[in-house]
Amino acid sequence: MLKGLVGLVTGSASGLGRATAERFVKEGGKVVICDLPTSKGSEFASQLGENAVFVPTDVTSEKDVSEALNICKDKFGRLDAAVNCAGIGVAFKTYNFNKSLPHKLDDFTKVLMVNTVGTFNVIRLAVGVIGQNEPNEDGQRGVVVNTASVAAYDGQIGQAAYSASKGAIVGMTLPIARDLASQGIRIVTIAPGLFDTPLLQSLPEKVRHFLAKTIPFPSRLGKPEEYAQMVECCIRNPLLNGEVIRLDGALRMMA
Ligand SMILES: CC(=O)CC(=O)SCCNC(=O)CCNC(=O)[C@H](O)C(C)(C)COP(=O)(O)OP(=O)(O)OC[C@H]1O[C@@H](n2cnc3c(N)ncnc32)[C@H](O)[C@@H]1OP(=O)(O)O
Ligand SMILES: NC(=O)C1=CN([C@@H]2O[C@H](COP(=O)(O)OP(=O)(O)OC[C@H]3O[C@@H](n4cnc5c(N)ncnc54)[C@H](O)[C@@H]3O)[C@@H](O)[C@H]2O)C=CC1
Repeated sequence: MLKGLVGLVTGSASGLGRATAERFVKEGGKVVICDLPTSKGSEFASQLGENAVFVPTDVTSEKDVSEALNICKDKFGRLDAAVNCAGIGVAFKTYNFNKSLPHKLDDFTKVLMVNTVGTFNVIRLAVGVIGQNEPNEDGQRGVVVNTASVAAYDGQIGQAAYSASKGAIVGMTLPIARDLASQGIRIVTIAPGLFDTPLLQSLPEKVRHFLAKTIPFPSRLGKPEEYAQMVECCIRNPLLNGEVIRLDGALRMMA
């Protein structure tokens, strides 16, 4: 149950974030949907009704994220959980020897900006609002949930930028848990395997098909609702903190 809780979910016009926002409302909570102005966030928020609001947000912008947090406070009065789902990927080799072409530095930087810097930007600003909550009987004020990827550990050919961006999210989890402990704010990172979302649908069919077959059990793509269920677990279990949880059916990606 997420009854009475207010969540802010980035990247929630699509895929894993969308399923998470849906779960918030279905389980009795309220949600701020943060996604790019070009996304379908507005339409989606209308479908969810009065317990959801869309704020056009680029997670890399201090101004946008601050505005989303202000709207969250004005409309719902508080923030209990910030969930980082916004993310992008590219697939380029470090050097394409057939074409004598190095990986574009702009592509590397862009992925790091959205996935790593964007995640940290949301965390650093959101915990200022979560920290204003009265602590519960356990001393807890709220929770942050991040989304890394199994590519943080077993990135494939072409995943240098994406894996680096997700490895950084894994790396920041424990120190941030330590930073926030005195305020009773927990942080947990989920490292998903392969989930059936528009992001994965953009992979070459060959890669997607091969990857799905390599998942030991269940040997299928994850459902976005299964990710949302894990977010709820992270929010509800008071002992989960400073940890990265693989959610992947025992997948270990091959080169
Ligand atoms: C989403 C999750 O979180 C979970 C996951 O991680 S799921 C796992 C995802 N796995 C992947 O994404 C695998 C990524 N890797 C790949 O798709 C491929 O290995 C690869 C595309 C990087 C290389 O494939 P390849 O068959 O060796 O081909 P290669 O000749 O090197 O390049 C293929 C294409 O990449 C592009 N490319 C390669 N290097 C490039 C560069 N430096 N700059 C721009 N484009 C480049 C080119 O457009 C090229 O296309 P064309 O052939 O049409 O010109
Ligand atoms: N689908 C999968 O198999 C896996 C996904 N992930 C991660 O899960 C997260 C969600 O991915 P999916 O739902 O699959 O992708 P998706 O592409 O369906 O959704 C991502 C959303 O993020 C938004 N977004 C992109 N850049 C943004 C920015 N600068 N500011 C705000 N929003 C932005 C997009 O508009 C989109 O709505 C990503 O971080 C991804 O790396 C990790 C492992 C596996």
